[in-house]
Amino acid sequence: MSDTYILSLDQGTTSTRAIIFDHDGHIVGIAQRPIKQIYPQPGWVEHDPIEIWESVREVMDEVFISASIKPSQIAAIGITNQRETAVVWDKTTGQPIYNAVVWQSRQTTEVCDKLKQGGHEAIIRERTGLRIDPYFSGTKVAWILDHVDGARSRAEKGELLFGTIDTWLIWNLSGRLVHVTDYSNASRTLLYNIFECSWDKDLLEILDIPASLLPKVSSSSEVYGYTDPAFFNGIAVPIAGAAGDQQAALFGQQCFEPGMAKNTYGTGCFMLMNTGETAVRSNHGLLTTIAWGIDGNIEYALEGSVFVAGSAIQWLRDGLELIESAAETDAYASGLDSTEGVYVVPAFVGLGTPYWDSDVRGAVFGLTRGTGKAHLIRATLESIAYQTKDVALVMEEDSGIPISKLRVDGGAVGNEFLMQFQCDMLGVSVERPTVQETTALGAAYLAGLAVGYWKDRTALVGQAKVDKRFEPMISEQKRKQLHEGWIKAVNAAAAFK
Ligand SMILES: Nc1ncnc2c1ncn2[C@@H]1O[C@H](COP(=O)(O)OP(=O)(O)O)[C@@H](O)[C@H]1O
Ligand SMILES: O=P(O)(O)OC[C@H](O)CO
Repeated sequence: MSDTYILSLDQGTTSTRAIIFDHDGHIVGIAQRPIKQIYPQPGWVEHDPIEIWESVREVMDEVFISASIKPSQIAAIGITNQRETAVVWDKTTGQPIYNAVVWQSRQTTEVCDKLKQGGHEAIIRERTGLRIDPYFSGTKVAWILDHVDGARSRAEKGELLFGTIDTWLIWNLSGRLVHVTDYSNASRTLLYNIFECSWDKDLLEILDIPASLLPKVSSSSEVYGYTDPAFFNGIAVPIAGAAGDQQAALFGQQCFEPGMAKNTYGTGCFMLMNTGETAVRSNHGLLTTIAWGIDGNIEYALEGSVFVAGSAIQWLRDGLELIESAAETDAYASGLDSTEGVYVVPAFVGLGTPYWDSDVRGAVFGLTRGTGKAHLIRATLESIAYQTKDVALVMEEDSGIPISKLRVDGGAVGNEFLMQFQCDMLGVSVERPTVQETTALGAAYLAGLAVGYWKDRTALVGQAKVDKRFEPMISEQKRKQLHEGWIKAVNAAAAFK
């Protein structure tokens, strides 16, 4: 085992990463490429699927140089991906018929309104564990079929394929042979019955999506196929694991037992709690979703989805041009004692859990003549922690399990101010792992387990190491007072429509 490794491909919203892990779960090489964000209209977000695939090719080439190893030393590849983002392509030419419609995009609001008017909310919640919102893939596929000339008839003739990004990548990596997704990604489409574990005929009919478009749904940890030898100097490497990035992070954080939870701070923020073999239904806007399916056993999770987290920091950088890098926000925020009553509600694409309001937009409250750049920066960072607090409150209520400790990961967890403020807001320990690429690690674990690189989950336990544990430093009264201000701000933003 000492000279073999697992390659993980993490295709996220803002970048594509290839990371090589060794048998101890250590990173031995990493390569990263940014992904262009396309905003054709306000509220719409798209990606170029060809650019995504090319970025994967590039990082795969680079990572071997970074790690100084050869493709023949890769025991398996694991795939993890931004979820819900939908691609439809021609199965003969391999060309997408439209851009990838990204999870954040609101362009299917009208399709969703029609579904709601048609009274379909109950059946969708009942069978998918999700809700009617432009976030999920189903309405994006329907939208593409309705907006691209001739797409629907081509779909009916069986000429087109649909996939989330995992599917798109596996299809390309396998030399266009394997059209597959895993349970966790299927559970985000709005088309998959997470209780019966099958594509749902009624939902396909409601959204008018031909079944011929759909990939086969497989285990999150099994050999789906092999890479086209053209990509790795004639070597065919097993593609052996796949999971949506948030579920992969849950696995990478080793949240294997019911009640264990993690929060990932990337473009958005996603808190998932493992609920084991029980699919817990939510009364407060959490999603019931598949964590992973392995060897025929499905494990579920409760999820709170926050649409804007790190992307609010990108707005400070690229929109307002207040900072040059995301990392600078730490010093600005720590240099103040408080925001002096300023609240930023970064509802740029509406609000997810627990509000689920597509129409609300961003707002800033509490400005005075004394408000400066640092106050806005700090209030934006704090908004990430407040949104997470809102999710944690409903998660505890719906699961009946107190969150006694939160494991964190994702691009923004290097921000010490944010982590401490998060901890203060939750009033429980926040644990940041040594390997913060837990999403990629989770995909590597899933792939490695499938090929016997690791024997079973117990072989992974010793690998989870804590880099830093944050402990709460403010009083309950202060916590309550700050959070009440946030709730007022959210309600005021929601009233302004
Ligand atoms: N030090 C930091 N403080 C706050 N936010 C940060 C910091 N570093 C990165 N980010 C934010 O984290 C996000 C990138 O994290 P990543 O996990 O790579 O995201 P994704 O998988 O969604 O592409 C960006 O939105 C960026 O603004
Ligand atoms: O790309 P990320 O890490 O922001 O994750 C996006 C989520 O999977 C969307 O559901």
